[in-house]
Amino acid sequence: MTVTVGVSLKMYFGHRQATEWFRTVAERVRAHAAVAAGDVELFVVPTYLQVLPAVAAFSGTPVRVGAQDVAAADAGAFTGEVSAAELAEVGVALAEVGHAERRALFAETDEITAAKAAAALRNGLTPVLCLGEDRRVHAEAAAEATVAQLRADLDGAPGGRVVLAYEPVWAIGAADPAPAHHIRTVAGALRAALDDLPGREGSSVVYGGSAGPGLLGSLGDDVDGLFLGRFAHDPDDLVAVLDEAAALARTRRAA
Ligand SMILES: O=C[C@H](O)COP(=O)(O)O
Repeated sequence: MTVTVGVSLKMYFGHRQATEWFRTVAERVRAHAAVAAGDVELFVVPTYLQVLPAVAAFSGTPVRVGAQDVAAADAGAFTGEVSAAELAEVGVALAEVGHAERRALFAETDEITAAKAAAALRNGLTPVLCLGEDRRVHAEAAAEATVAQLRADLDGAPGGRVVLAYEPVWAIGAADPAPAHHIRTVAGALRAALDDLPGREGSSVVYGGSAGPGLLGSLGDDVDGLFLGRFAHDPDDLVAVLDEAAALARTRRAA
């Protein structure tokens, strides 16, 4: 199975810096055999205003561009919102929903997240559904809470592939990721729950939360990839993760 690597730029970069990062990453990715062969899938999630330059910079590469949010409605009087239909029209392929920052800072509930995931799917976008426990608890309790969140956040959504990003809130913006055993336990439970849901064939479970080079190799078969934040700001670090993803894809193919 393809190993997935995603990068959210959140609101860290200004326009010029983001455009320069797209140019550098596009150049590095064109020379990356595993990305070119489709063994490793890369997606990039910039701010809304950076979406069009990202689509232009990655055109002709397999890199897909996502949005950091999406409206629950498809059209109408919703000042400040951007619809999934318009995102799809300009070449966006994925929409992030339910990120911990949206939930905590913008009061987005599971109900709102489910409406946004549904909007993405009905317009042909792949939701990158972010899930994770708020406080550090033992892995089994985290798995239980996160699986409940998964069921609530896809309630009523049309069928289609989703990327589940397991992001324990306490590991986001931290110095280190969650311990490997913790990630593997929760990701394994999410995978089992996902496999039970109808219409989710081809879906992936990735880990995010202070992820960077050196992590993927310790997670074995329990995750399908990583969702990176700060530790992809340096393109060299991103390429190091892509190399590790390529090694994982090779191991999986050989197994
Ligand atoms: O969307 C990405 C995650 O929230 C991870 O961010 P971080 O790696 O900077 O902690």
